[in-house]
Amino acid sequence: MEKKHKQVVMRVSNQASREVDGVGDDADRAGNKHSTQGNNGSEKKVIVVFVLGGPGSGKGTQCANIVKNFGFTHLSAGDLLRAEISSGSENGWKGKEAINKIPKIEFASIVFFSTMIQNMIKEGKIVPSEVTVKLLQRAMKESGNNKFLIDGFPRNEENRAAFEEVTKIVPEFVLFFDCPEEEMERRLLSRNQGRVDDNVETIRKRFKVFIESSIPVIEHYGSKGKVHKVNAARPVEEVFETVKEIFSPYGANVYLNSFQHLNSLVRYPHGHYLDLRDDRSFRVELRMSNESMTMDHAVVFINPTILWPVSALIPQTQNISLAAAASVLCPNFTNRCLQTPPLFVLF
Ligand SMILES: Nc1ncnc2c1ncn2[C@@H]1O[C@H](COP(=O)(O)OP(=O)(O)O)[C@@H](O)[C@H]1O
Ligand SMILES: O=c1ccn([C@@H]2O[C@H](COP(=O)(O)OP(=O)(O)O)[C@@H](O)[C@H]2O)c(=O)[nH]1
Repeated sequence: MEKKHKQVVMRVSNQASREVDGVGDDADRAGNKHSTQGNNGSEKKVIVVFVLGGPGSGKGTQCANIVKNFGFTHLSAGDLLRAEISSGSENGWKGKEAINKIPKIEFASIVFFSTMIQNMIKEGKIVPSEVTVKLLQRAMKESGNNKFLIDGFPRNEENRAAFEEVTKIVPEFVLFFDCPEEEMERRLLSRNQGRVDDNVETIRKRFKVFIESSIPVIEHYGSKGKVHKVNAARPVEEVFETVKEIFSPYGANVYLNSFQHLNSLVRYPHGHYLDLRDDRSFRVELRMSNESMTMDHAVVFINPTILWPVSALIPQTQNISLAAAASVLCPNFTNRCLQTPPLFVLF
């Protein structure tokens, strides 16, 4: 769990903050009133996919794959809550000097909220919507992206109504991972992420809450024809094959065999993959298909005349995927490449 948790915290603190303004878009298929500013000043539709399924059905695992392949930002409501608990306890344990700087009432509420969230998670209970919706809204704003996977939320009807009411966002669809309890229990007991709720007693409570409170949410969206049910009781790769088909209309990445192909993509931009800033510059995201590469999430400014230093850093045999999305700055790279003004910007 630690790993997932840290990822979310990094996203929140490092990514460029661009407002997700509530500007209307009546033509929006999902009826969303939200949009976000594109690089060329154009409004982009906000796409939200709710990823639901019982505890241990593989939501987080599949979301990580979707992020890599389709440029969505993954927001796990559970991870955001756990991050909130640890930021609360950090505030609480930084020592007297730090405590004194926080106004008393604020300090009491920080401690109160983190303790309350922690207790609810330990009991497998659903945290009040005001807390979760606020955390999700903040993370969406800070991500700078317009495509979100909201994992493990909404967990009940109250969550669902509050999210739609506060954000005015209606999900594009719901991805529902269907898995038998015995399989989910087996997975959770070997998840090994040190979570306070991955013990038999709490797991059983979470199953009960899922059936009583979360299934009605899935049924609600099912009645609107918005649910994609996926058999999650299969190996990760097989599940992802099904997931890929569902996401294919939402910006499948282009896989290139060699960096040279980037030139032709830049000259003949495809709407999904290259985001036109003006007649000279483009913004795209570059990700290595190999997870271990440090280039993942690097922001790179490239002038075609200095393309070679960048291509030299990318093994020609690697597949490279492109998707329009925001990412995290990689200062060494930018300093080096910015010696010449960028003709286009490669994320
Ligand atoms: N299809 C699968 N088959 C076997 N194990 C899986 C599968 N998907 C995920 N897991 C494992 O099960 C555990 C729970 O998965 P996770 O993605 O954290 O579930 P969730 O986010 O739904 O609680 C993790 O240890 C993960 O590695
Ligand atoms: O929207 C949410 C998401 C999570 N939780 C709490 O966080 C726990 C863990 O949720 P997560 O989605 O991280 O894990 P899962 O149970 O799906 O593996 C839940 O049991 C709830 O107590 C919550 O209250 N509201």
